[in-house]
Amino acid sequence: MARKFFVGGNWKCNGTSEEVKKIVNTLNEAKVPSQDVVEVVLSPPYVFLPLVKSILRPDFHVAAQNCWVKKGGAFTGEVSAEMLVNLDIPWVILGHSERRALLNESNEFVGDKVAYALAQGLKVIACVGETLEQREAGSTMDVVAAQTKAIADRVSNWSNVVIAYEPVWAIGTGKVASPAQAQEVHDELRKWLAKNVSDDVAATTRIIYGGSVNGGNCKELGGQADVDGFLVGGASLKPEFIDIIKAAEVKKSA
Ligand SMILES: O=C[C@H](O)COP(=O)(O)O
Repeated sequence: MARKFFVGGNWKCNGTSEEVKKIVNTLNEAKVPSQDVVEVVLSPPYVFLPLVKSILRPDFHVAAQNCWVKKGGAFTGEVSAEMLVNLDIPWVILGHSERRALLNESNEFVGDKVAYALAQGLKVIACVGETLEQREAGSTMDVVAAQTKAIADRVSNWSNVVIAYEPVWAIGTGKVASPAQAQEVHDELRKWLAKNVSDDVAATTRIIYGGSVNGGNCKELGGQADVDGFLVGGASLKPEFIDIIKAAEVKKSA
């Protein structure tokens, strides 16, 4: 089964309601490949999710940038998976490196979150990736495998999981991984899934790349055999996000 190209736009903690409307209007007017070719998911900050969902074209979908690890209750400041389901928000990003680093989210905590969100019926973009120090120490695959194992230990059905490989050193830095560097880790990660989960999960799970993706580098990155799309930060706030969505065509013609 072919893996449908996936393009996520992670707006992080950016935007005003006016800016959000402007970005959505630009995307709504864009001519992009059909939903049969590319799945597009936008992830605005929580407070803008209902607004974005209400004005966004129907072939694009929305994601939250996080959710709580278990059922809601006395957890001030958190938003539960149940609330996202209640508002018909289909996707959630979990384990982003900014949360792992700044909010001390451990592999196990992220694994628990992924399992809980999936059990509530959400689809999950699960982020993994190494720091520069870890890459230079030659431990990229150990780090990525440990992050993925914490998910695999808790999840049996992978059909609603997309893995985002995001080398921390490439996020927001303009230092994009080379297509060969991205392909190498995606290939290793797919082999890890084959060995530790199943051949079927390895063959069908989308592994997308994130880290300084832009309109100029997206085609070459997207052309790599095991790169099934992108999780885009900065460039998802700009009109060039449309070019990144169109990079899905490289797979169609491959
Ligand atoms: O979730 C997205 C990633 O953190 C990539 O961000 P960036 O495209 O701004 O480097």
